[in-house]
Amino acid sequence: MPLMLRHEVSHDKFANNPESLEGRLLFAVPKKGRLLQAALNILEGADIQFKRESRLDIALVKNLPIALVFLPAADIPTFVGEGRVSLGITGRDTVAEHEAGVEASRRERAESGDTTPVEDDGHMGCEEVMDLGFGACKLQVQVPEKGQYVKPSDLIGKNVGTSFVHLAEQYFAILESEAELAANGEKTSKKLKTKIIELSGSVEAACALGVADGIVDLVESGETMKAAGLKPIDTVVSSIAVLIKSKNPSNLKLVDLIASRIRGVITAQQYVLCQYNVERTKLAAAAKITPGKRAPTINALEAEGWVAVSSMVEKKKIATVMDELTEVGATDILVLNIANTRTG
Ligand SMILES: Nc1ncnc2c1ncn2[C@@H]1O[C@H](COP(=O)(O)OP(=O)(O)OP(=O)(O)O)[C@@H](O)[C@H]1O
Ligand SMILES: O=P(O)(O)OC[C@H]1O[C@H](OP(=O)(O)OP(=O)(O)O)[C@H](O)[C@@H]1O
Repeated sequence: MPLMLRHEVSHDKFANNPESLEGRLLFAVPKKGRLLQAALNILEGADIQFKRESRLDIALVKNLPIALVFLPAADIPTFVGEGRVSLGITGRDTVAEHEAGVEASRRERAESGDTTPVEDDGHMGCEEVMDLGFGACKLQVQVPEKGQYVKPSDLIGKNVGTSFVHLAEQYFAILESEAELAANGEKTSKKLKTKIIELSGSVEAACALGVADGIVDLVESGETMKAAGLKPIDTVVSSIAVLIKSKNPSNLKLVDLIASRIRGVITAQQYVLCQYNVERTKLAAAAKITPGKRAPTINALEAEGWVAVSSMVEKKKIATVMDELTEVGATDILVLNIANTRTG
């Protein structure tokens, strides 16, 4: 059965020709927001060629049997977790939120006496394939800087605003259970005392406007929370963009091929190639500084007693590495960008 998306049904060429998706692996990409551009860069680096027509949520890939599906980042774990889409790029936070939601509804079902097997809710689950090295942020508990709340347990029984309701519920359930255990030696109440208020955006405004006593929201630079007069008191989840796959992808070989290409692009983005000359007597010290991914490549130089070394170095460490190489006597140090890689 071909996947039917909103735009597809209403007014595009796939509505007349849904077979065009047949045999294609579906790959979900954030349709907007902070992860979109970096995700597109990765697809380009992996030579996944497509043309996204305006208002279309699906783009056929020209050079591989893949169709890209553009979806809100927060919905991608649902599509992948239910196996509707084989691969996806999204934030680890959205995966954690989705999994927490599945867990909560399974628990509710079990508590209501429903004995149907848990997996009968259609959620097979998503597997994280790799971290993509962008979109780093933290889901944090934030409270007014000059308020009465200083630690997370101060918010028990209070109002907490968030877009991540399931993670927030899970977080406060653990906090409440720990507090009860500490006070009574046992956990007595099942119901969450803390009121989790679902907000879809601008969560940082909730405290100032009296809707919430604290919030659970994403933080990157911290500028938004600072400007809103809030301070972090705990981290619920640390997030980064990830490639996820369904437990039952439509074409495992193609999934592995795409994962391998993407891994190559990520490595190329994170590493540079460092080349230098060094006297053989100082090679051991220099090689310690640039051990490479497996080992440095060493070539003899025409100059007696000298060798040329080339080695992959993490981009963020290159300045320090160059300083240290100079200190041990390396010369002619060159640093080259890597266009793409396929490493072990
Ligand atoms: N300030 C941030 N810095 C870095 N990454 C972020 C930040 N905010 C969000 N993200 C990451 O990007 C993902 C998508 O967030 P983004 O706000 O771009 O989504 P969106 O689809 O535009 O949703 P919304 O319309 O709710 O803002 C988040 O789940 C998180 O992983
Ligand atoms: O720590 P910072 O770098 O300041 O980033 C944090 C802000 O970014 C996100 O919001 P976004 O801009 O996506 O808008 P939203 O509040 O409407 O979700 C998040 O919800 C914070 O508000």
